[in-house]
Amino acid sequence: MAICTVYTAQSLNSISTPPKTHLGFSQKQVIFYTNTKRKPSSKRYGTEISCSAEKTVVIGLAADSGCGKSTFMRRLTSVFGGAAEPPKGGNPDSNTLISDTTTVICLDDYHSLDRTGRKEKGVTALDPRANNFDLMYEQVKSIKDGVAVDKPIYNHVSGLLDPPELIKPPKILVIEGLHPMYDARVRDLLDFSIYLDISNEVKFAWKIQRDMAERGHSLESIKASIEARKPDFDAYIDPQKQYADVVIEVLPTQLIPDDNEGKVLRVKLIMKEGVKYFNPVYLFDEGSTINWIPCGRKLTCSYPGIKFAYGPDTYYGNEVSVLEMDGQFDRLDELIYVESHLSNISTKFYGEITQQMLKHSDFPGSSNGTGLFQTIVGLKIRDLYEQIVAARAAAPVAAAKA
Ligand SMILES: Nc1ncnc2c1ncn2[C@@H]1O[C@H](COP(=O)(O)OP(=O)(O)OP(=O)(O)O)[C@@H](O)[C@H]1O
Ligand SMILES: O=C(CO)[C@H](O)[C@H](O)COP(=O)(O)O
Repeated sequence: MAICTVYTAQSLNSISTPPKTHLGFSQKQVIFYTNTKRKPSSKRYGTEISCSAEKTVVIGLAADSGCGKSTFMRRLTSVFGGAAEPPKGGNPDSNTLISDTTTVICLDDYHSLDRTGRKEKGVTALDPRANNFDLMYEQVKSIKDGVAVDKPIYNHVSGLLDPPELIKPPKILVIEGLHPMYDARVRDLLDFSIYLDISNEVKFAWKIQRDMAERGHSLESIKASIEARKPDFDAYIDPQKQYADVVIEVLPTQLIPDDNEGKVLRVKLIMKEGVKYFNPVYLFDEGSTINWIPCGRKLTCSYPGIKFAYGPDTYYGNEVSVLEMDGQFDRLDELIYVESHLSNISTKFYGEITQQMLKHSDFPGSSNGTGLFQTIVGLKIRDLYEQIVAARAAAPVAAAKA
């Protein structure tokens, strides 16, 4: 059974500014009995309302700005096949990406204060007071329940809140941004959560690379913007990693003493134990502690080489398994050698990780642990989704037998 909320008072087309909350509309709840397997939908006052019987699987991806969320999303959607694109015919500045299976929404769209509003109130976008968590919760819940929503858009070009866009329930909804795990109500809606933990040194190097080269910012302004965000980052963003099912931690290398170039990276994949539908990846032998230097006959390594490590640990009081890679690959096709020593990777055929990495060799991080672990997490999410769907399909049968 699905409960669909239908908005009846106002046409979407007549709204020139986004509704502050759903309360701008009059709502009525319609209960659809979905054992008929029909997908009910209706059109009211020019606003398409759709309601699906299938529950959407919701994934949360948290990270600070410029920490590789978009790159990760491109790797994830590629695992499911089909390109992810902004909604057709919609706002050209939409932050949403839609593919056959996934819809990725950016939580910046729930900023309650626009750029001027934040400046006037002296708050950053990371401050919860600049974000509408009630609306975020209501809308993510609606989508999870199979109900389309009119989601606001934060326009990064103008710094304004644009009129909303319709988001229909996909098979997989990814909510990415600063706060997917900040609000307990939103957190509880997540079927799986990921935190990209980029150390300050590395974040700085990436920001300089992008904001100086692509956005014309000066070194001083980049430094100032990182410093200005830091207190709120520490207070509101960083603590979310304790809730994540998987953390990808990116640190400077330990292979080069006192390295300050930030080109060679040490990356950790921290995987929580005991998460439903998720079995952590392991190297050689599950639960053992392993150190492995794969360089030699089957893997070409130039200075400073490559080191893998694997073993159990605790993270914020939780039992975890940690897989670590320090260094970078010279030849991506040789990654198959490393892949063949990893287990629980949820591939559908031998060499799928290597194939994905080769396919996107132009993405940032393809020669190191960031690309490798993002690809692995993408495959684990596909596996999690398939297990959830299979469990739901089996549930009525089990209930009928009981
Ligand atoms: N794994 C990586 N290795 C090296 N550089 C990277 C990596 N991931 C991201 N970067 C750098 O960081 C920049 C930002 O990456 P990306 O756009 O994926 O981040 P984002 O979190 O989506 O950013 P924003 O939220 O600001 O849009 C890239 O242009 C690139 O320079
Ligand atoms: O943290 C951010 C995105 O993750 C941005 O700083 C925030 O959304 C504000 O955007 P803009 O700088 O375009 O006004």
